[in-house]
Amino acid sequence: MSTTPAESVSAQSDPAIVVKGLTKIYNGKKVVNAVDMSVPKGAIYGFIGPNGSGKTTTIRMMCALLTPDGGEGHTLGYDIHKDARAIKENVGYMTQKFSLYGDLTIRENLDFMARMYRVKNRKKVVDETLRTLGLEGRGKQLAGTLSGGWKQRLALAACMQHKPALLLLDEPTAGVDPKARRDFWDEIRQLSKQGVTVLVSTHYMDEAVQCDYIAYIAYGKKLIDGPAAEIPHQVGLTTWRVSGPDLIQLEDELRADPRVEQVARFGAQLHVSSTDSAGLDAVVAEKSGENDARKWEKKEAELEEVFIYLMATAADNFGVNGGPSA
Ligand SMILES: Nc1ncnc2c1ncn2[C@@H]1O[C@H](COP(=O)(O)OP(=O)(O)OP(=O)(O)O)[C@@H](O)[C@H]1O
Repeated sequence: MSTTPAESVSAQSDPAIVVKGLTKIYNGKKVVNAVDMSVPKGAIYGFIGPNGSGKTTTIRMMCALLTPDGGEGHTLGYDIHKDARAIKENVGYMTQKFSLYGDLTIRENLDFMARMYRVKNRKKVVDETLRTLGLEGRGKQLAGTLSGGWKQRLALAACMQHKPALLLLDEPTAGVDPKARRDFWDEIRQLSKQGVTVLVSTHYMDEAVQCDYIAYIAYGKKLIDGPAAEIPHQVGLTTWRVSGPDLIQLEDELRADPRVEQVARFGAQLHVSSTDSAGLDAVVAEKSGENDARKWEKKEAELEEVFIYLMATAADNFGVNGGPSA
């Protein structure tokens, strides 16, 4: 028998999503490979990983749009194998490409989505959505004529009309400019404050650092997860920050040194990182002896450096030789 949401909600500590051993096989290849994940209620949970690593496939299994080939789980207390319909009705799902119809008006799009989610009092709800978006006078405008940022805001508002407790956002701001991305995230924070759980896949560092929890997936396998503040420690990256003269030349030298895994520029500083802590300390000892005018400072790696490291160390996961998941 499937679990009812009432049973699930009665235990406040129950996660919004919990999956175990989630697996999807395409053409004999495990594109999602035994993924365990637990998304706490009310959290903003960031799902990061290179292109083709399995994020979309995982999200689609969590919202019951795809049937897993292995594993089990519950979303909002509903069984992902048995309760597909209930999950679809109670979750808001936004895909990475603008998912509405460019040749329908803004109002028609909102109305269509409200119908899909079986919203009651549709006209009233659509009017309210238009008002909240500040688009009251523009209901008859074709959605395709909106800017990228506005399209994403419209798509988000459309999938919130049935007031879901859980939002699944698959790269919702891909290709959207940084200002529009910040506005979009302000809305996500507002929704989170209202108690909505948000699972969001992203390629952007400025989005990853806004998340309360992070999971990192590569070649279909979840490699790391936990509270965002604990991720740097899990990765074990040591970072030195250096400022001062001749940073361009120093950057080239550091990049050529095998003991250094990453050099990233943050304003007038270089952040130099490696999982080989002793090796990196030795490099710094050599370099700081050469030029006293530079200031070197050892700091625990932060999520920014770790994000760059993770995304750089796994190349795109597409292709026939797509890594160790088969
Ligand atoms: N319907 C399908 N049939 C066959 N292979 C598929 C199908 N859907 C996805 N794949 C493959 O599964 C792997 C994971 O794809 P998925 O879209 O889940 O990755 P992703 O991390 O979301 O990537 P991106 O960030 O580019 O969207 C890829 O190698 C992809 O080519």
